Amino acid sequence: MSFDAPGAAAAVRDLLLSFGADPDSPELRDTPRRVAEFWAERLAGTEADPSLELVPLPGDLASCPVILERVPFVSTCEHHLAPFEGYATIGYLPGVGGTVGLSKLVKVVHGFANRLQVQERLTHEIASALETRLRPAAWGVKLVAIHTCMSHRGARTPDVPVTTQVLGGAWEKEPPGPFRN
Ligand SMILES: Nc1nc2c(ncn2[C@@H]2O[C@H](COP(=O)(O)OP(=O)(O)OP(=O)(O)O)[C@@H](O)[C@H]2O)c(=O)[nH]1
Ligand SMILES: [Zn+2]
Repeated sequence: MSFDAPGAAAAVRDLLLSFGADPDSPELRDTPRRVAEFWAERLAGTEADPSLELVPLPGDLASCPVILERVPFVSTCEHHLAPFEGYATIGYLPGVGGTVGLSKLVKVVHGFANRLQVQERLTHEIASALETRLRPAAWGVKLVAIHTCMSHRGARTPDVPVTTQVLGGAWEKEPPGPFRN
């Protein structure tokens, strides 16, 4: 299944009607198109394979652990279609698969975040991409996020950060500092 922009716009039009709003009013006329474009962007990682970003850099790079902290991300809770957003810590100790450019790690986080998600699956998908593409000696992914489905409705708990973490290889038993906090 691929993203159907006209179908999404038609569905938003129906949604507005179900709200008792007039989708043909000057104020709302462009809203179905805008919302369809919004979701196209937010779900762009659904059909893509974000792990393909992880192509090793050529050459003999001096190898050491690499950890990026406070990488911002926004994703979408599949239960309520509500955003959850926060920060990722992502790192690895290079192994047989070599070293990647730093920006590729950020793109992997964003790629998997651009799907309908739960935070646990998002964490595992990012970790699996590191594991399978880089065959690292160690790897780790930690996400800390606020879920608007809990802050804006329902439980109405605005300040509850949710932490999820997956560690692999040598870091499973001995995680480095950023994965211990
Ligand atoms: N484990 C997990 N749960 C999530 C995530 N995002 C949202 N949820 C939860 O998914 C659950 C869906 O529960 P339901 O009882 O089916 O839906 P609901 O009646 O709208 O639930 P409330 O939010 O409790 O009002 C809620 O408890 C959400 O807090 C996530 O990333 N991981
Ligand atoms: Zn939710």
